[in-house]
Amino acid sequence: MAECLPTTYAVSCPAKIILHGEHAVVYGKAAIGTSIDLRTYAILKNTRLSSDADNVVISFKMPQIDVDVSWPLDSIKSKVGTEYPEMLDELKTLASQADSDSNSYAFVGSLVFVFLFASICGKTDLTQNVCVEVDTEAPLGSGLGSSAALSVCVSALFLVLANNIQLPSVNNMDITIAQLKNAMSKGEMKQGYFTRENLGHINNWGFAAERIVHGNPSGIDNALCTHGGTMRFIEGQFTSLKAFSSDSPISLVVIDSCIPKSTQKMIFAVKDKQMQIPKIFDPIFASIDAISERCCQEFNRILSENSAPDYKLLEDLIFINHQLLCAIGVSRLELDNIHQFTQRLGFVSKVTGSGGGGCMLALVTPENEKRIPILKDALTEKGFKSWQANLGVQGICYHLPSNSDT
Ligand SMILES: Nc1ncnc2c1ncn2[C@@H]1O[C@H](COP(=O)(O)OP(=O)(O)OP(=O)(O)O)[C@@H](O)[C@H]1O
Ligand SMILES: C[C@@](O)(CCO)CC(=O)[O-]
Repeated sequence: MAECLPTTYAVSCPAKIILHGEHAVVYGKAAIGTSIDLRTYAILKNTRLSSDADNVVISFKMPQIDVDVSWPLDSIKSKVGTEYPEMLDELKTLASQADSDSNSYAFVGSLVFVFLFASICGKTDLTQNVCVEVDTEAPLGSGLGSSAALSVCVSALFLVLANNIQLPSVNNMDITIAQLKNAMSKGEMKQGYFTRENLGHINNWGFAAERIVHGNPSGIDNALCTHGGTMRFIEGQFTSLKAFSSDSPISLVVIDSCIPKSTQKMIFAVKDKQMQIPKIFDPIFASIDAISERCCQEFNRILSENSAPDYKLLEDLIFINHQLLCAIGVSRLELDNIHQFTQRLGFVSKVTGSGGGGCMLALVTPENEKRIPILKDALTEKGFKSWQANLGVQGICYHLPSNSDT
């Protein structure tokens, strides 16, 4: 068997946090979200030249949850061309090789992987084995978009593999994700950026995969992981808000309740109730929409007038939004306790993302800023994790050795 130098592509994208508009955005209302500096890394390696194209193997690794699974190329390619619902059933059979429990992260992640491979690379002639490894700094299943980050990174890599996107290829960069991050910290790697058009392709495939995982998502999570920054998102369209930069006056503490939740179940639970009592739910969504729009207006005002935020207003919006999220049933006792607890320490907080568990956000103001260490210690004592996130960070990018001439 002829060996060849491994060709490696490495990409990373940020996690996201929704400030206002979660759930309502699924019903065509406005939401505001921003990217945060917890990155998901994905590396694709073409490992060896196969003299026999029938034996090409496609592998997927998510070491954080002990997933290391391989499929013969043909077993995935044979599903290509099958009509949509049947194709998905067949891909589920392949994903069950990672874990037979269809609710597990291993199964869902592998389903995303084989779906994207079959859809994007299904007609590509491949003579080399392909191995993709994914690793994330974001807590899994916590409302910070780990599933969208996985979908977006893997979409980008497969678009490159299928030659739909051309990136400088790096031969013999036989690097693991840990080595990549280490090299980045030493300044030995540089970043490259996708064109606007390619970001559009990546986002579209990321959304297609998110639809498989979450049923009826709005697309805000994949848009934030792809494009980064801060955005107002409505009905699949986004506008960038220049709200957060390194010297931004807006800062948040992210609180992870460490309570697992399922985005898909939360979206379905809200849908059920909305269908039962639309006259009650729809006005709540309209109020959340008004909160998002008022927040956008304030962010735009801060920028245009170059003035300080109206923190009282921002706190009121967060407070009211949390109550509305309680009303639609996506909070829970533990999250309400966090809401009240942070309030006693002078921080207004709300559920972020799909709720039912996962993360909350608390606004930092000039008044409470000095008490952040006290807040964090108190939250740690109660068994919660918390940190001050960098907001509005770069979307998906690719990584190359600094000394490469590309
Ligand atoms: N490095 C990784 N290791 C394991 N699983 C990962 C990794 N990156 C992403 N995932 C995927 O993250 C998913 C968790 O998704 P889930 O929708 O429950 O939460 P979330 O995306 O963090 O929350 P939300 O959708 O509310 O923002 C799993 O399906 C899992 O496959
Ligand atoms: C709950 C939700 O609004 C946000 C999840 O991060 C779902 C979605 O918009 O797809």
